[in-house]
Amino acid sequence: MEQQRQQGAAARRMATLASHLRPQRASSHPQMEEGPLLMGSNCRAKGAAPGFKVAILGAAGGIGQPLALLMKMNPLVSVLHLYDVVNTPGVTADISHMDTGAVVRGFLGQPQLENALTGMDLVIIPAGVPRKPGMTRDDLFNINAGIARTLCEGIAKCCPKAIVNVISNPVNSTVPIAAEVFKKAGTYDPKRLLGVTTLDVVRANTFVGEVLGLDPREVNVPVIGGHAGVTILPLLSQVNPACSFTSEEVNHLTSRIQNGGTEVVEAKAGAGSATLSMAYAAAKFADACLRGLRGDAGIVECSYVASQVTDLPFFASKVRLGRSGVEEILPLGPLNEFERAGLEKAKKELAQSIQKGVSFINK
Ligand SMILES: NC(=O)c1ccc[n+]([C@@H]2O[C@H](COP(=O)([O-])OP(=O)(O)OC[C@H]3O[C@@H](n4cnc5c(N)ncnc54)[C@H](O)[C@@H]3O)[C@@H](O)[C@H]2O)c1
Ligand SMILES: O=C(O)C[C@H](O)C(=O)O
Repeated sequence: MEQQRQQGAAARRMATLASHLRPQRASSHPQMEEGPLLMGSNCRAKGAAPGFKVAILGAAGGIGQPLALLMKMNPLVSVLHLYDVVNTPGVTADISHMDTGAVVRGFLGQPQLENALTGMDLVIIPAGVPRKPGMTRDDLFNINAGIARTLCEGIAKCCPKAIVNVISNPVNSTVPIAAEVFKKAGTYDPKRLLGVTTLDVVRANTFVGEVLGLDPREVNVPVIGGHAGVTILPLLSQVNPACSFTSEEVNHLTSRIQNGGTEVVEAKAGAGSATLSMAYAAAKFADACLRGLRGDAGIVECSYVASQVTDLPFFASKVRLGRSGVEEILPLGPLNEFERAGLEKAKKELAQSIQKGVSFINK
């Protein structure tokens, strides 16, 4: 009798688990309906490892695909949702065969956005069009602002407590757009909204490492301001390990770091902008956010966030990440004359980009 009762309970637990783990069906797409993600009758239910639930919006794109691969490899991720308006069935099937812990589910098109977002701890947004040679990041505003708004409306509705990492350009405006959407929805928590500027730091570490003859993994360059042209301000006076540069080196490094994105756009000659180094940078930043959520101490990254470190409402600087997202915005530290002049230029452009984003939502 007791044995029968226990068997019944075990069967019920198994059925509940299987129904939780069953991937979302995309009724409009046969590959998603019948594809390899559905557990067949000859599959035992697989338990998701303990960890965080992460969604990538724009997962089938140039950044989205390698980022999905890297997040599938992250042991802190138990569930990975891949959302895009095209091609998620193929990307999801492909990534899902990796023998790592995260359970992968694909979501295709606007009708599936809410399912993609429900229950997520971290949402990463690389959705949107990239630059072609001759364009500025601001030239992407007209298309990407609307995409950012739609996706953030979904986040406000389905996972208002999630940490949000915004990659879509122009970041200097898309982050203020996201903030305004969340304010309108009554869900805004400035600690949970972070613009991803890690690629600027990754580039700065690499280029400084080249000049100093150091392994870039041993170099840490704070990059403040924003993520476009002169708003990208590397603090070469605060490089770790401590070092000094000639003024020629400072000019060369500052210019190369500020124009790193354009260097890639021109080399790709119309085929897009940085995708692989960006996926690496986004995965690094997402991992830092997840370690913060887990409660690890001393996690400091540069990010473009709501800030009082200057008189602008948003600014990129070193922030300490924790269980609730941005737990502390660190002071800029002492700037030299060159950096102070750069800061003034950066602030002028940033103020306009921020206002443009705010007005887009409140027009
Ligand atoms: N923050 C940074 O440092 C940084 C670095 C590189 C690129 N970017 C930006 O990231 C964005 C994406 O770049 P990419 O090279 O991956 O472009 P991409 O065109 O290769 O991919 C973008 C993806 O977004 C998808 N998409 C478009 N509209 C969508 C919507 N409404 N919902 C969901 N998905 C949607 C597209 O279908 C596509 O798969 C661009 O805006 C680019 O400028 C930012
Ligand atoms: O330069 C771009 O348009 C993409 C991105 O912002 C980058 O810095 O590589």
